[in-house]
Amino acid sequence: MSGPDRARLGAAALLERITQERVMLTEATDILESLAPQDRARAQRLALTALRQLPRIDAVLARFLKKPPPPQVRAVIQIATAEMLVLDTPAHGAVDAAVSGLKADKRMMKFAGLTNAVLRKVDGPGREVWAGLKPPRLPKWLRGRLMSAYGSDAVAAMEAVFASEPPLDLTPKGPMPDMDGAIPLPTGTIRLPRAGQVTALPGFEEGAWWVQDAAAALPVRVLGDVAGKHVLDLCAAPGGKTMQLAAAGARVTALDISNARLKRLRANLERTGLGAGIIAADAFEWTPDAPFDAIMLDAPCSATGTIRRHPELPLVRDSKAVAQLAKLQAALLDRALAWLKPGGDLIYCTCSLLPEEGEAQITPRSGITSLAIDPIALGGEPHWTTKDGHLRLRPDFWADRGGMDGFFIAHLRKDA
Ligand SMILES: C[S@@+](CC[C@H](N)C(=O)[O-])C[C@H]1O[C@@H](n2cnc3c(N)ncnc32)[C@H](O)[C@@H]1O
Repeated sequence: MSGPDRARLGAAALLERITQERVMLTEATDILESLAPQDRARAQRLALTALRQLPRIDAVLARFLKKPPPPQVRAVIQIATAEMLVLDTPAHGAVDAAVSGLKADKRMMKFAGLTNAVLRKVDGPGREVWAGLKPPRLPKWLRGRLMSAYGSDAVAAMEAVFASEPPLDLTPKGPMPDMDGAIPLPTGTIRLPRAGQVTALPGFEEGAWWVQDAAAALPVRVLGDVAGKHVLDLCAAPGGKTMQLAAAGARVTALDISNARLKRLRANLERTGLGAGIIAADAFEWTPDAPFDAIMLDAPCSATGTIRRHPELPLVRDSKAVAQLAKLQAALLDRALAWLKPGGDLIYCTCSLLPEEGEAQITPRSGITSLAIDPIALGGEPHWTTKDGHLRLRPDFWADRGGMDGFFIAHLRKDA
């Protein structure tokens, strides 16, 4: 890729690919491979900013675009609009970059004039249109289910959180290096209000911490003291919970079906200097030699709790996979419970907001007790528990601090 501002052009290319091919950002970032790490981080941030507000951006553009331009041009305009209206970037910088980026591409240069005219209008009357629009709504299939589960006020609060840039959450391995603006949360997470380039933060090279949302860090903490215990991290990659368990002194066996994701787990363990036995296998084709003291089951799910970090998810996914995922979760849970020692603990969790992937999975089973989780002991709030004593974390919890991912967490114990 060539052009005057590689990060901006990279952001537009990324946005175009995600919206045209309906792929998740992680499946599209190879497009940024030729960029320097700093430009890559900026391109991703710009694309994510546009994705979080895309329906609102498109509503503004609809006023000024008589007919749809080619996808590449549209993406350049969407990125510049996000810069001006969301990030408050001075208009001349955003508009000049968009226009000169198109001029540098022979096939697209004829759209430079149109782009300039549209973006000038966005910066003028577009600002009033923008101010009158609410945060984007979730797609109907998801909105309906969340309305039934949590009510309209909660859904509106979640949509407001999904529209804003989330903070960067870090789980410390031990003492944390000094970081500008770092805020320790009562649950143990260190929160940075703005992400930036993760690999450039103090302590990255030394493996002093890893990136993990505040909600995602709680399932391991529910297990309590795991020092010396043999713990199976089933569905382990990319290893956030494996690292927490290993750092807490557990003997960890980390299993996952995906070699690509296990590669990231290995790199994470290497960077942090933590150890775990790694098994690449399908949980349905593998059986352990001996039962475990504890099992962490962070099951594959719709990931609907992570929309503020993955704003492309509502665009890319639909309801079709949910029933299949719920079946898979139930089968994994049954299988994992059989691998526990008497008296052993299992944590079942998913980063889903849908009750069928959370609350509905915890059905009465003979020989298994469901334990009530105390959110206060974890540094949390009383209303984080359900009537059955499970944790139901929502993106709009701690909204004034930047929110958290949606998560469901249950603590089960095999009778001794
Ligand atoms: C929610 S992610 C796990 C995240 C991880 N626990 C962490 O904290 O970093 C779910 C994982 O389940 C894995 N998975 C899906 N089906 C599986 C199966 N049949 N056997 C083993 N792992 C599976 C996926 O490859 C994926 O890495």
